Formats: sequence, structure tokens, C-alpha cells
Amino acid sequence: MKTDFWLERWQRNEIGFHKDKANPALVNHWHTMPVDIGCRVFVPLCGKTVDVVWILREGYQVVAAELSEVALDALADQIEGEFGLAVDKQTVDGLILYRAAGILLIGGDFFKLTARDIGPVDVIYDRAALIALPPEMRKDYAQHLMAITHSAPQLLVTVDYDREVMDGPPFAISTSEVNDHYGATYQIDEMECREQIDEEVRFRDRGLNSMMQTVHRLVAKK
Ligand SMILES: C[S@@+](CC[C@H](N)C(=O)[O-])C[C@H]1O[C@@H](n2cnc3c(N)ncnc32)[C@H](O)[C@@H]1O
Repeated sequence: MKTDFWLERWQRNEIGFHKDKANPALVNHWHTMPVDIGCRVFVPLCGKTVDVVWILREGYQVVAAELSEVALDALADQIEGEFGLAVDKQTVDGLILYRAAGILLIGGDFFKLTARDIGPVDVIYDRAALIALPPEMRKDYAQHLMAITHSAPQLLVTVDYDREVMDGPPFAISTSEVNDHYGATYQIDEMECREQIDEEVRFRDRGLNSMMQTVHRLVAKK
């Protein structure tokens, strides 16, 4: 999947994945993550998710990465409006950096980011990042994510559905695939698995009558 696919979706405002409210998976399960207030949360492939605002409001710092400048401009505006602060935008070494106290939004290709670019990470929130990527990119994504965050704990949200009926994104990912990517490094706990199709009616239109959402907590093995 080429980066243009996503950039064009943002240009055309085809962003059905974007939600106006903080994701219940985050709100309901964040407290189970082994982190303290003030910790630094990495949000890969963040779009303009209001989940970032929720995390900031809860008292954490955020570093988030996204390809689309359209998305990050909107997210920076939202942060400015919500917290009454100025977000500084600058291009540095080919990355677009949006900065304010406790906030770093990085405009660039996730796969090219280094541990130095994102800085220290205490915990990762992955909603619609792993599942945004086709099968051939997911192993690299998982490996790169672990490398640049030193396998920080993750709250990971995946979906699964009948692959004969629909193709992604969002891509269907089984619990066994999550285990293939992360099982060697992390202890993986399934926090919740529930039917989501009634909240995602657009996928009914694509032929699905079930879409299961699973929330996983990943904590590095000792
Ligand atoms: C399905 S959306 C999810 C956005 C966000 N996590 C949310 O919950 O609303 C996937 C996002 O990943 C971004 N993306 C895709 N490939 C990327 C890459 N290589 N580097 C950075 N961002 C990428 C897209 O622009 C898109 O905004």
C-alpha cells in the first residue's frame, strides 16, 4: 500500500475511520496499562484522532506520528482549541514537527522514523494503525514499532471479520496473527472482544454482518 493511498484519502476527506468521540476501548482499558500520570504515550498512524486529546486531558504527554499534513493540521488546531496553547509547526530534517509542552506530532512516514525522532516512549496506543496496513506490511510495522519504542507496553485494538466478504482497510487480524507479531516479546492479554457491526454500519453496506473488535494489552516479557 503506497503512502499516496492515504494522502489522497485525506485530501478527499474520505476518513470514515475518524470518530468524534474518544474510543471506548481507550477510555475503558487505559487504566489497566502499567503507566503513571505524566508518562509519554506514542500514538502511531494517528490521523486526527480525538484519542490524542483524551490522553492529554488525562495528564499524559503525547508523541504521535502521521503521514498526512492535513490530518496533523486539524489535530494541532483541535489541541490549540482544547488547551488554549500554541502549537509550533516547523520542518526539521524532512519531518514536519508540531510542538507544544508535552506534545510532539510528527508528520512523516512511520517506517522511516527512528527512536531518536520520537524520543522516549513509556506506552503505545495503537487504534487503527496495525489494522490499516495490508498483510505484507504488518510484520515490518510490528518490528519497527518494537525497535523504536524499545518494546514499550501497548494497548492494541484490532478487528476481525469474514475476509471472503470484505477486504481492508481496516484489515481483519486474528488473535493468532497478533501473537505471531508480538508473542515472542510481549505477554498478551485479551481485555475485551465484542461485536461492533452496529457501530460500524458502513461495513454492513460492504456485505459484513459481523465485525469483532478485540482490545489487547501487551506488556514486555521479563
Ligand atoms: C485508519 S487511519 C487511523 C487513524 C487513527 N489512528 C484513528 O484512530 O483515527 C490510518 C492512518 O495511518 C496513516 N498512515 C498510513 N501509513 C502511514 C505511514 N507509513 N506513516 C505514517 N502514517 C501513516 C494514514 O494517513 C491514516 O491517517
